[in-house]
Amino acid sequence: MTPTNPAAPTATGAAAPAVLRVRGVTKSFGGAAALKGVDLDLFPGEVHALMGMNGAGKSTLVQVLAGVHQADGGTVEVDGRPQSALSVRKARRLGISFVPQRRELAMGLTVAENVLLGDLPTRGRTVRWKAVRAEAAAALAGLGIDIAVDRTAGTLTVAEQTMVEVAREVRRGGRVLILDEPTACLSAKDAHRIRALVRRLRDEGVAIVYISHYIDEVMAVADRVTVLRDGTLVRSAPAAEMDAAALVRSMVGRDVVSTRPGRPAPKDESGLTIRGLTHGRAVQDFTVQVRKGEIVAVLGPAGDAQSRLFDLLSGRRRPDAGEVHVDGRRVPLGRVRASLAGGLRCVTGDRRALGLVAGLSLDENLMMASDRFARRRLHRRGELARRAAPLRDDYGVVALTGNPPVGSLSGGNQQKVLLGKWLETDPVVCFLEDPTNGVDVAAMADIHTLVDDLASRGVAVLLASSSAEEVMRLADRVVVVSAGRTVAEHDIDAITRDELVATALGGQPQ
Ligand SMILES: Nc1ncnc2c1ncn2[C@@H]1O[C@H](COP(=O)(O)OP(=O)(O)OP(=O)(O)O)[C@@H](O)[C@H]1O
Repeated sequence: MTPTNPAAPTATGAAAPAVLRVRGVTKSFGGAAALKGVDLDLFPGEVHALMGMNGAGKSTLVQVLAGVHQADGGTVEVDGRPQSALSVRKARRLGISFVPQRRELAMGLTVAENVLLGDLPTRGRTVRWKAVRAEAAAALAGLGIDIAVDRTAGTLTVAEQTMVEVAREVRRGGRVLILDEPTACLSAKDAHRIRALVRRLRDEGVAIVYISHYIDEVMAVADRVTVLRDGTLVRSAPAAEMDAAALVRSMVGRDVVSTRPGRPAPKDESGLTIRGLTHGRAVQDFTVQVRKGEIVAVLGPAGDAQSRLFDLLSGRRRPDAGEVHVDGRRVPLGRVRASLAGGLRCVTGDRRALGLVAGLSLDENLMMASDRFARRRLHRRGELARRAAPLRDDYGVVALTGNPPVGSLSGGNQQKVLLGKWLETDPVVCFLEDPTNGVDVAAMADIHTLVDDLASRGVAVLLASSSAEEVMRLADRVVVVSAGRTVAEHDIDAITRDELVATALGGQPQ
C-alpha cells in the first residue's frame, strides 16, 4: 500500500528525487484520529491529486505539510532532510505554499499589492509603487495570467482570486504548491483556466498537490492519485492506471450511482413566480416560474448572479425592481422575516460566512431554523441531541467526536448540516445555491436524492448551479444566465449536456 518508489518519472520523463516525503503521519483532534499513519511522496513536475470522502483527512494532511497543524507522529522530509515541527513560516521558507479552500486575499488592496504582500519594494521607508506594479505585472504575465494589477482584489471573480494567490505563492518561491479544491463552484470556463495554470506550473517543475472532489477533473489533470479513507491511505498510483469507477470504489468502499429518478410530474400550480427582478448589473430583468414539484435550474458561474439571487430572495437585499410571488401571494422584498414567513427557504452557497454559526455546535446549527420557527429559546443539552439525532441520520452528517463546533467539521459535513437546517422547516419554495459545493461523490448522490424528495413532496425548487452535470441530473428545466441576463431557457430533455455547456460558455446551441 505504501508507495515505495524513491523516484518517479516527471512530466518530462526524467527521474527526480521526491521533494516531499511523508511517512506515518498521525494527527488527532480531541482524542479522535483524523490521520492514522499516512505516507505520501511528492515529485517535482507532477500533479498529485489527493482524493477521499468528506472527513477522510485530506485538508488535515495538507495543513500538516503547510505547517498549519503540527503532526502528532510520523516524519516529513523536504529534499531528503527531516523537518521537525513545521510552522507556517518554516514551511513557506522551504518552498511549500498553500492556497486554502477559502481565498485569503486582502480584498481592499489592489492585485499588485496582494501579489507582493509582505515583500513590497522600498527605497528607504518609501514603497516604490511603480516597482510594485511592474513586479506584480511581470509575476502574472510569467504565468500567462491576464488580470490588470490596479484592480481591487474584492472586484475579482473567485477564479481570478485563485490565480492571484497562486502567482503570489509562486513568486515567493513555492516549489510545492498545495491547492485545496481550487475549482469548487467555478464555471466550466474558469475551471479550465485554473487547470491550464496548474499544467503550466507542473511543466515548469512545480510539485502540485491538488485536492478535488471532481472525478473527471482529477482524471484529466492528475499524474498520480492518492486516496485517503478514514485517515488512512488506501491507494496511491499513477492516474493512468486508474479509472473513474475504481477511484470511486477506493474512496467510498462501494459503487456510487446517481441517476435521475422518475419523479411525479410537477403540479399545474405555480410555487414561485419571479418577474423582472433587477439588482444593479448582477441580476437584470430576471423572470422565471417554478411549479410546485418542479426543479428549475439557473446555470451560470457561481458567485455573481447566483449569490445575488440568494440575497434578493432571502430578503438580505432589496431589489431595484421586480416582484416575487410564492404560492400566489406576493412576498414583500428586502426583509428576511417576510421572505421566511412567505414560505421561501434560501440555502446559501457561502456556508462559512452566511450559512452556519461556526462557534455553535453541530446540533445547535442543525436545529437553529426549526427552533426559530417554533420560537424555542431554551435548550436542555440532552433534548437538543435527541431532536437532532434523526436529522443527523437523514442527512448523513458525520463527526469525529460527539457534538463539536460546526466549524471543525469537514466541508461536506458542514454542507449537509446547512441543508438539514433549512429543508426540514416546511418550505413552499426552496432556493438552493450550489448545494453540492465541496461534497464527496457519495454525499453528492445523497444530496441529489434529498433534492428529488423535496420536489416529490411538492416543493418548488429553484437550483442555482455551476455544474452542467448537476443540472442534467436534477432539473426539469434550465435557465442559462450570463452577465446577469437570461440568455437561454430549455426543457432538460430537449438539450444535451454538451449543448448546455456550450450555451453557458456564451454560444447558443444549434
Ligand atoms: N480543528 C479541528 N478540530 C476538530 N476536528 C477536526 C478539526 N479539523 C478537522 N477535524 C476532523 O478531522 C476529520 C478530517 O477532516 P478533514 O477536513 O481533513 O477532511 P477532508 O478530507 O479534507 O474533508 P472535506 O472533503 O469535507 O474537506 C474530520 O472528521 C473533521 O471533522
